[in-house]
Amino acid sequence: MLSLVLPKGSLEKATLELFDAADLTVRRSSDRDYRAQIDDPRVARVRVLRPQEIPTYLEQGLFDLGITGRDWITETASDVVSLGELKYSKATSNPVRVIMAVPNDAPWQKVSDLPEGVRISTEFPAMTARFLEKHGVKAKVVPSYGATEAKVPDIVDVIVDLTETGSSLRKNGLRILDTLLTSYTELVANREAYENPEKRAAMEDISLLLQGAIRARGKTLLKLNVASADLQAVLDIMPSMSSPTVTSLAGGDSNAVESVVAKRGVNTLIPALKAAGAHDILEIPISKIVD
Ligand SMILES: Nc1ncnc2c1ncn2[C@@H]1O[C@H](COP(=O)(O)OP(=O)(O)OP(=O)(O)O)[C@@H](O)[C@H]1O
Ligand SMILES: O=P(O)(O)OC[C@H]1O[C@H](OP(=O)(O)OP(=O)(O)O)[C@H](O)[C@@H]1O
Ligand SMILES: [Mg+2]
Repeated sequence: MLSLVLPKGSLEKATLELFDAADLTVRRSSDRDYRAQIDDPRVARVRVLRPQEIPTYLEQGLFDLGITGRDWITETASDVVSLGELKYSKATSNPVRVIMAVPNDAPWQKVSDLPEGVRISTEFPAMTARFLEKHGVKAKVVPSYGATEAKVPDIVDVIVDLTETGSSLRKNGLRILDTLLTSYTELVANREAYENPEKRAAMEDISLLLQGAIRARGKTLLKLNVASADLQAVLDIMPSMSSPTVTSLAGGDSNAVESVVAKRGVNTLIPALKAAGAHDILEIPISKIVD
């Protein structure tokens, strides 16, 4: 029923992994196959395209639903409906930032220090122009098609580029002067399609599955049994999302406890639970958490 557009490039691998975890596996014959399928009655067709173009195609109604970065929605000033942030980037679950950077030894400390005619390279010319205007800086903005960090200090003086882990900035001897935007990956829809009740319901279902899969990341389910005498000691060290479920076991002075906990720390938690009196401890992977 829905036509879907997914990003090729930086977000491609992480997006396909997320759809897999959400039980919406994207089927393609190869990574050069830009027309894909999802075995789900709510999804009629899937296309894989550059994230820069996705907001415009969604605004024009060429697709109903898509995934792209907030950076490209802002840059293209597209009129689309956001169904929410999906907290993943190329390498981490952190957002990326669109930043203005200069060489470490440049004399400028803030944007308004930049002199008239300063040369700026960026893949985000519209966002950069708006930002410079706000700060009253008259610059020469040169469009970049990538490898932007490599252009300072000889080709340009300043860059406006994305940073996620900061490693590209460090490797190129650059420091951040200011942040233009913090950008998450987002699930976005065509406005008209979103107003259609059936399509909207299908979009909300897909959103729920994707968010459920993201929420489950790094979480695991622990189940254990414990004698009533040791119950409090176990509960004292058992972390949980709300509070652990405690059920008394039939025919004895014993209890079953279960709790969703962070995967990180489970290696010290399980022995500690055992030492506090827990037994029959199970660790069970979780694929989705839906509120
Ligand atoms: N570490 C990252 N670097 C760049 N873009 C990222 C990163 N993490 C997430 N993104 C998002 O991915 C989108 C950019 O994807 P794009 O296809 O341009 O990737 P790319 O790596 O820049 O491609 P190319 O290698 O051809 O330049 C943007 O919306 C951006 O916010
Ligand atoms: O902070 P980091 O984790 O280092 O990530 C940010 C870098 O990744 C992107 O480059 P990309 O791979 O898109 O190459 P490009 O500059 O040629 O587009 C972006 O333009 C930065 O250069
Ligand atoms: Mg790039």
